[in-house]
Amino acid sequence: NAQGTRWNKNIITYRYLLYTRDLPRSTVDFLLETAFRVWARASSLTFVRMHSHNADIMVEFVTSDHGDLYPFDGPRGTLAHAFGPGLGVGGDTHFDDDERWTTGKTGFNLHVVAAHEFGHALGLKHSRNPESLMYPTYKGHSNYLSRYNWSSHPWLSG
Ligand SMILES: COc1ccc(S(=O)(=O)[C@H](CC(=O)O)C(F)F)cc1
Ligand SMILES: [Zn+2]
Ligand SMILES: [Zn+2]
Repeated sequence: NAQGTRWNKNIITYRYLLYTRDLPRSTVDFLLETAFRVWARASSLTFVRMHSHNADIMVEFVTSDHGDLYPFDGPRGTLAHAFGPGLGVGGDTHFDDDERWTTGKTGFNLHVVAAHEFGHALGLKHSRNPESLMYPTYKGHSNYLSRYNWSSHPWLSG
């Protein structure tokens, strides 16, 4: 249940501005696209990728002070943040590139964190249900990580 602000349209655009060096671009694209797909399946939303101009959800990997009022904090601690729906910075999603972004169970799993952040970008707040993608803490997602069939993507079991 989306609380607070919501997008007032069903087609949401997104654009990748800055990538991490931790993973190949194609892997980052796959992990982020599948994170968007989680929400597309759970809603009537359609996500359209842009390669130029301004998109609703601008995605970037940045460190420390990166131009908004919420500087990142180096390794661990805050992993990422996303602004709720709205114009301008609304929907924008930032990942802390001082984290080690991975595809599997080591480091921080980019798919799980992205799915959580995109939930915030859609206006969702945290859930107290440990089964929920919107559960507040990363380690609370260990069951999601263990349940996810990483072997179905052999190259994803990094
Ligand atoms: C499972 O996905 C996440 C869990 C925890 C975080 S976080 O530890 O970076 C959290 C930010 C958030 O809840 O999105 C913290 F308050 F900064 C990000 C993604
Ligand atoms: Zn930011
Ligand atoms: Zn959160």
